[in-house]
Amino acid sequence: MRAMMDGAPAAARPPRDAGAAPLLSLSDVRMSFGGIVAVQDVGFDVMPGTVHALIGPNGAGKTTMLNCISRFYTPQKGSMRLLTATGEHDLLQCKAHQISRLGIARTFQNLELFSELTVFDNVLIARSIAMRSTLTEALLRLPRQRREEREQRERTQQIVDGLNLGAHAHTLVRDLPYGTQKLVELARAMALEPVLMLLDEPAAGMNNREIDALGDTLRRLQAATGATLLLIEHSMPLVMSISDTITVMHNGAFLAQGSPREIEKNPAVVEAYLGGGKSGKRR
Ligand SMILES: Nc1ncnc2c1ncn2[C@@H]1O[C@H](COP(=O)(O)OP(=O)(O)OP(=O)(O)O)[C@@H](O)[C@H]1O
Repeated sequence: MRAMMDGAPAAARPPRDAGAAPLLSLSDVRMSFGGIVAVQDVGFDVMPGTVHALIGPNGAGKTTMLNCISRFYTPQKGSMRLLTATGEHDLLQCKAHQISRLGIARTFQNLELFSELTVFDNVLIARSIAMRSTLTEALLRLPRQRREEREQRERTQQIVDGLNLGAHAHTLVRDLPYGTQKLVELARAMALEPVLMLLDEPAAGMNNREIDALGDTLRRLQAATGATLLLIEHSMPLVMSISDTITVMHNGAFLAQGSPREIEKNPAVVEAYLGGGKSGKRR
């Protein structure tokens, strides 16, 4: 990293946009495992309604950062705040199971789907979290519960169709190609109608044609729902084509932030990728 080699420390975080309030504001987040500091005092803002990529060579700390935001992990230090229509929320005060109620959904590097269920049922189950009927109403199948069930099924169909999964709606997930299963995971996350979607390598395992289609889908979904997307991704063509902002991490630290054009030309970023992440994984 040039800044470090020149003796000047890398900036701890990018300058804040004075004109707008961030949806997600991270400051000085530190997460270590025993002696390994996976995330070293990292901070950046994610602006509402944007596609924001978090990139960096292998071992940079990206997934750990996502796991802190979704509260799988509790960082030893730092602050993480979410500003939504319902107010400002301190994510450190939330448990993992409360995160989805704040409007944060996430997908995983490895698929977390019910492979023995259909595409439609996978999305419907995620959707059921939003159903508000009480257990008594559900058991008695009161009118409100029946109406809600019909609405949830209609909404599920819209989400499935919106991801071009209509033809597979009643196919078991296990019978679908991997790339299509990744879209089902996206559909499950969309079913929560999140304000913030955390996507961990959505293009992993996809071929170039599927990656192109995924880029179009993510952009279309973002525009249609207004949701903010924060994604970790190694496919540079995808990152460069869909991101409004890119944050780069390297060896657990914040390295740079900017538009795709700025990041592409940033010498410290080029060097981090060429000069060696821990495994030099570059796609
Ligand atoms: N649960 C854990 N226990 C111990 N060390 C961990 C744990 N999770 C991550 N690490 C270490 O923290 C560092 C950052 O890992 P992390 O998975 O966050 O990187 P990453 O940027 O997501 O990498 P990749 O692109 O390969 O997924 C690595 O050195 C990793 O070995």
